[in-house]
Amino acid sequence: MNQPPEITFSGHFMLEGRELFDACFVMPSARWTCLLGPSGVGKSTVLRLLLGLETGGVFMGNISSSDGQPVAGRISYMAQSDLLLPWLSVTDNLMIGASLRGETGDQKRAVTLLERVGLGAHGHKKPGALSGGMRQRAALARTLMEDRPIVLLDEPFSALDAGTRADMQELAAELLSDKTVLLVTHDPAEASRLGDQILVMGKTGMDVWPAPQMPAIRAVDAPETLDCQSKLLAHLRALAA
Ligand SMILES: Nc1ncnc2c1ncn2[C@@H]1O[C@H](COP(=O)(O)OP(=O)(O)OP(=O)(O)O)[C@@H](O)[C@H]1O
Repeated sequence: MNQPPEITFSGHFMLEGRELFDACFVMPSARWTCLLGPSGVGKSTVLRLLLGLETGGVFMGNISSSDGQPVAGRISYMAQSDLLLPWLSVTDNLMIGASLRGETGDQKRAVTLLERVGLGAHGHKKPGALSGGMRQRAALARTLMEDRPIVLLDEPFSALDAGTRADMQELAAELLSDKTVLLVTHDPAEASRLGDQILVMGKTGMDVWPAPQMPAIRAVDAPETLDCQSKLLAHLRALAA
């Protein structure tokens, strides 16, 4: 596959007549950027701006890619809500992208992905028959189905138990290693494991937080992971105070 683009985001966002954020950052090609910050600071809005979706506010700035091609339109996106279609089976939900494009979906890949997220026995069920964590894994599998160069993930592991969360982080790291990824998370442990770059968004702007020196994905109990996690947590608590 071709090298995915580097994305540059720069500008400020106005909501109801006041500035919500002023942010400038680069998402390096084929790397994971993790974005953290207090609730309501505008993290999901950044994703919606990258996607070219309605935000309810006004953005003044520029979003560009290193290959000069438009950013919106070549993104695979996992929203906070799972957005599974309740009338389709889980397998058909994974195939929805291909179906909407009028393509024959890759059923074999859908089955493999469902197995990888631990839902191999549940593909025939409707989303309503799944638990919250199972639905989130189905949504993750649907996101992984789309072979797009840019991937935006909005708290994709938030509903998972601790063990499954670690498993899914490892699966996503493996399957998205050749994509330009932006992950929004509230979990400093997750950012410390997965982030090649860690960004912290606060009321005064966006800062780069030092990620552990060792390459991602990092062991949960590596001293570098734990050190980054504890310092990042302290920083986030101070920001929210
Ligand atoms: N469609 C919309 N119309 C108007 N205001 C909106 C809209 N979507 C979000 N907002 C507001 O924009 C602000 C930023 O919301 P956003 O969801 O980007 O924050 P966030 O940092 O992702 O929060 P959280 O961590 O709680 O998910 C909030 O004040 C929110 O109420």
